[in-house]
Amino acid sequence: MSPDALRTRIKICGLTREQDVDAAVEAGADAVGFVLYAKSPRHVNAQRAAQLVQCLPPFVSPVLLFVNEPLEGVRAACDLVPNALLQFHGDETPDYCRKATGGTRPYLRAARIPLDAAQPFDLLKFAADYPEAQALLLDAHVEGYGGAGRTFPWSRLPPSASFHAVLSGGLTPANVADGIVQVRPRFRTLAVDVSSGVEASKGVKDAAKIHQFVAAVRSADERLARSSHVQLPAT
Ligand SMILES: O=C(O)c1ccccc1N[C@@H]1O[C@H](COP(=O)(O)O)[C@@H](O)[C@H]1O
Repeated sequence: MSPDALRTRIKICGLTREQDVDAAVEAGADAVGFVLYAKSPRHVNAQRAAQLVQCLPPFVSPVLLFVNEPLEGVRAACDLVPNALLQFHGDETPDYCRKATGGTRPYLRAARIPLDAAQPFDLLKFAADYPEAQALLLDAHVEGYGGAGRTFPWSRLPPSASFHAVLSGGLTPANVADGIVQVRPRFRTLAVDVSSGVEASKGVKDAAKIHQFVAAVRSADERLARSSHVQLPAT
């Protein structure tokens, strides 16, 4: 299988309203995220997330995002949204992730890449520390943990890695195609995740921006698929 022929999966995160969930689904998102972090301007509690999940059709995955949540909070949220994929976006240790997921529920672990190139960060070592993670979510290291609309230098990523990755951090309809073209070849597969870049204001999504974002992802997929076709010499 050529990873260049794959369709990039898309997560729209930080949803707080039914109409935004509907807009993400109509645009073709594969996953929608709910921020269960009380300090976020996009915070929803687990009950509200469970209500919003009712809008989803089959094959669109709900993702519950946590930042340093006590284990009981994660477990209680999982009881309310049993089909959720979990996203740990704080300082969660491998042992915490194992306990929070019972070692079986799939999860994404956010790797927060320093913006300052002088600050070391070993993504391959980070990945080795979280062998059970379904994918690493690559985000900029920002104050407040995430959702800041900041990109990190994609050049900081290793040239080759064997795990699945989700590119995030400051993606927009204008830059996501370049991100995919630059970053996808380095990973086993690549998905993308966006919050700020498709908002009208914090916690309120803009349906037109969501559609533009999805269209930009599809254009990158087409570019990669075209470039992976073998050129036969003219006879
Ligand atoms: O959205 C938030 O408020 C948030 C708070 C704490 C941790 C993560 C958060 N969001 C996630 O951050 C990345 C990047 O978001 P953005 O596109 O740069 O706004 C993404 O995974 C969000 O889901």
